[in-house]
Amino acid sequence: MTGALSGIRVLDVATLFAGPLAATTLADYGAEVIKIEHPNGDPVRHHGAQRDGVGLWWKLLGRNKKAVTLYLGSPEGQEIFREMVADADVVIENFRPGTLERWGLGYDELRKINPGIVLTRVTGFGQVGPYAKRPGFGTLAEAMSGFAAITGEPDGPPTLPPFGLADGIAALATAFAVTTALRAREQTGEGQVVDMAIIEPILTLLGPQIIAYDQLGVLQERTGNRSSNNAPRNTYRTRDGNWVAISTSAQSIAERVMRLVGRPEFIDEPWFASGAERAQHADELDEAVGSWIAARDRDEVITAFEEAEAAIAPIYTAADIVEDPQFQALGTIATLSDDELGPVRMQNVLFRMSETPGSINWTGAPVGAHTEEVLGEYGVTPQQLARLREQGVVR
Ligand SMILES: CC(C)(COP(=O)(O)OP(=O)(O)OC[C@H]1O[C@@H](n2cnc3c(N)ncnc32)[C@H](O)[C@@H]1OP(=O)(O)O)[C@@H](O)C(=O)NCCC(=O)NCCSC(=O)C(=O)O
Repeated sequence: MTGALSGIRVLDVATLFAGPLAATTLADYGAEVIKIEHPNGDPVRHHGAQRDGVGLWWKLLGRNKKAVTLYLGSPEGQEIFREMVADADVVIENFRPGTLERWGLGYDELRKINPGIVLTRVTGFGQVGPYAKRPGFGTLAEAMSGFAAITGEPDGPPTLPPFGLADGIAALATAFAVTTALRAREQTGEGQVVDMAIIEPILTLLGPQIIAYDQLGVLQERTGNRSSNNAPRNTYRTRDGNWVAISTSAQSIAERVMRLVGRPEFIDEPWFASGAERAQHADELDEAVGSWIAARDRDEVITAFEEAEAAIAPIYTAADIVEDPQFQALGTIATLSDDELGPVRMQNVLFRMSETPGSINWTGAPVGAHTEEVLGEYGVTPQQLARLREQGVVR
């Protein structure tokens, strides 16, 4: 492995999305990630689209990871796990609080084996508090963080995102938490526990809502695709049936948009001078911009906005993304070779580093593909492995 995190060994014993995606991100930048699954495999392997019985999401989430099975509910599995912890740097887990402890694998046990271990605990609600033991999903975090309350049409229900938004945000935050804890370890020589509650990172991204409530007593309301901070800001349909999105958070951009759509008189209105006041005139502004866009095809609209230096984006699907020249220039989509599927395209590493770039060395491997290799490194002989297989401890 090469990359900024090479030499860091991570045991990813988490399931589904939030914990595992954090580990994927670390693996993309060179960490050695050993994915430890229940012998039945991580349920994520059966989530979403499958091709010929092969889970496609796993190809992405499992990339760069060594796929090992180990049943931690058994004394044999716990013993092997302890040996793995001895020379690991990081454990990422997402069991409910108390589960690792039930297996004799809580932090007090692990630090005795390896004082430098960073035990990263991803849960719905955190390690303490009245909800700590509840099972958690990103959906619940989208509900409790305030996201759903402000998402949707004003006269419609609170709205959930159709993908794992809170999980994804928590995953990226977890990757940052791990690297922060590793930096701390350089200073102190000690590991620590990282307590990541999925309800929190999404709240961090929800902006000034808490301070606005604290200081002004105001609660943000649902505004559909509009914003209470600027207008025009919405999605608009083009003549050829495509959609575009516009935002005018900067005053300069708002003025350029109105000149472009042939309505410069709006700029002279006293209320046009602030985004919040423009938002109160969203009906008029949306009508002006929407009718101009509706009379033109998408490409013409985008080109005109580009020439006017006004901000716009087409509303894309995956089919558009893979063809787009900007994403192509950035290398956002990687084409990889997968043993089960042949060539596959997926999102590339998260960001570009000039000197220590990340890389995708392999895509998600079948359940237990690296069990023999990895457990062999910990002294498990082929005979012992056969016995563990019979006992259902590995697969
Ligand atoms: C995902 C959960 C709701 C699942 O809850 P439970 O089924 O009650 O499991 P527990 O946490 O108590 O963990 C014990 C179970 O872990 C499973 N398990 C998994 N891997 C192993 C290995 N390697 N060995 C042994 N057991 C394992 C096994 O089925 C255990 O059940 P037994 O055999 O019975 O002991 C919970 O783990 C949780 O709240 N996690 C934190 C939040 C989180 O990460 N949620 C998922 C994000 S995805 C998401 O948000 C979304 O899909 O939407």
